Amino acid sequence: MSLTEQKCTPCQGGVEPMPRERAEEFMDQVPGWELTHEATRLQRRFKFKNFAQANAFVDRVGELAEAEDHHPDITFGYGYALVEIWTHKIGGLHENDFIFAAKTNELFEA
Ligand SMILES: C[C@H](O)[C@H](O)[C@H]1CNC2=NC(N)=NC(=O)C2=N1
Repeated sequence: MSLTEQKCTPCQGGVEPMPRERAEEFMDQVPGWELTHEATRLQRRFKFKNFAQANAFVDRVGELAEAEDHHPDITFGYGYALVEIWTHKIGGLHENDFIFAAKTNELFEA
């Protein structure tokens, strides 16, 4: 099943973060994203024509975050939005983060 067909599942903690090797296997399903912070986070910088378009994208990512109950950190400004996602409860990556990244890509492409 593709990542975009799945839903972020509640993570109560108590599971190990995904090892780098497993995270790297997911990377071709989330084009444009990169691993940062020793492969404990995902990030992508999205480019826009202006501030309003970046702002509108951030709003849609926010709605996705509420729908999935999985929330990225976002920094945005004129012509860009930097989206970072990881699973705070485990201090690293979970499959949820890849689901969220894949869905964010879909929003960008829509
Ligand atoms: C119960 C619920 O799943 C948690 O509080 C969620 C909310 N959103 C979250 N978002 C992110 N990015 N990481 C988390 O660990 C997290 N926890």
